[in-house]
Amino acid sequence: MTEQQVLKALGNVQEPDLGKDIVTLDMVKDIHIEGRKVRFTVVLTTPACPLKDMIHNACVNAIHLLVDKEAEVDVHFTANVSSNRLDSKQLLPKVRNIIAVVSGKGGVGKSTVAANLALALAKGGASVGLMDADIYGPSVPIMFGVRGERPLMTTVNGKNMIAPLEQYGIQLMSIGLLVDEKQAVVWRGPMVSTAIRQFVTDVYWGELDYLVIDMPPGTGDIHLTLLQTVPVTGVVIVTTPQKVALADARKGIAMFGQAQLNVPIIGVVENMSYFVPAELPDHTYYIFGKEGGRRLAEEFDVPFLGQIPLVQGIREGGDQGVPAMMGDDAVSRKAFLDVAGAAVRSIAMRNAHLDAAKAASVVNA
Ligand SMILES: Nc1ncnc2c1ncn2[C@@H]1O[C@H](COP(=O)(O)OP(=O)(O)OP(=O)(O)O)[C@@H](O)[C@H]1O
Repeated sequence: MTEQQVLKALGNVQEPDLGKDIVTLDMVKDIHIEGRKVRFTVVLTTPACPLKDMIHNACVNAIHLLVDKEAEVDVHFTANVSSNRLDSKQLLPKVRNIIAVVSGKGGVGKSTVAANLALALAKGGASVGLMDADIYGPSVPIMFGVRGERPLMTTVNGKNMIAPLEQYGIQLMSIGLLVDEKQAVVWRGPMVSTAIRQFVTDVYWGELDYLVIDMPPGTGDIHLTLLQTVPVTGVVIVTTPQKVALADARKGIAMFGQAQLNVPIIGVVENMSYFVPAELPDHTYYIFGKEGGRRLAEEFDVPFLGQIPLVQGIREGGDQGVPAMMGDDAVSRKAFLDVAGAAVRSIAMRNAHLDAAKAASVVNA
């Protein structure tokens, strides 16, 4: 077996999202061959890649089919999280992707989705931060069981900065950790925008694969200012399948996607999609309507990232400082892991297409 044969075989393994093979995409590294044993590393675009198992099997099959049917194939995975924020030289240059989680309507579970999305990304091995910018109802301190704690100051290159708190393996910052919760509620738009900008400039986020921002509910001026200030990779829209929530989410997509802002839509998450009672596991109730989030995504031709069921434990976990991703309900955990997987695929695809567009503009220049 030679390195050339191995590369030729792996040239048949497709990265389905990016539509090219893993050799062309330069994802195969460090090939070691010893007799009938071959070991190599595949560099993914994210550690939370949901296609890992599929790519693993495709690599093993390709070697068995095209090189040596009895070869011992050892595939390692690492990740080099892609990044394609427009201003990567300015704010937060060491944060590869910024995901703003928004909702049109309040109370649809935006904070719950943001928190569990951040934890699900970290479960996959990514370094993750969660910025609670929901100034009027900061829920991160309660959801993460850190209410009343105060972040420490740190000095970075001679500048005093706020160090995020670490909980469940992710970096956290919330307005609720800095000011009295009752105080922020009376702030007006410009103060909120300034405070959120400070979350970006005065908090030492360090190096992160993903920074998830839990945005204030609604689609108002605060959001406009914020998305013009903070260089986000894109937005995740949370809605329930209910008509009133969908109508507000629709406004949100229209606003974020409008030409002036042109913020990419990573996708739509449908929360509280259905309820399955523990004592009647064969019954599914669509309390807020059925499939509304999926239809909304189709209407705007944006990715649908998945459905989160209505589960009592999700609410209880949030209230008790143990988010569902850290709890023991496998169904809830899987729902959030699937959503995170779909989100990172959507981001990786967007980054790859922007890379291609940039390369094309260099060639055409
Ligand atoms: N899938 C779910 N199953 C059960 N309860 C949920 C689910 N999602 C959210 N909740 C609960 O619904 C309530 C509202 O959720 P959350 O605070 O995340 O919403 P929000 O959209 O961020 O609200 P706000 O607009 O006030 O910021 C919380 O009590 C939360 O625990």
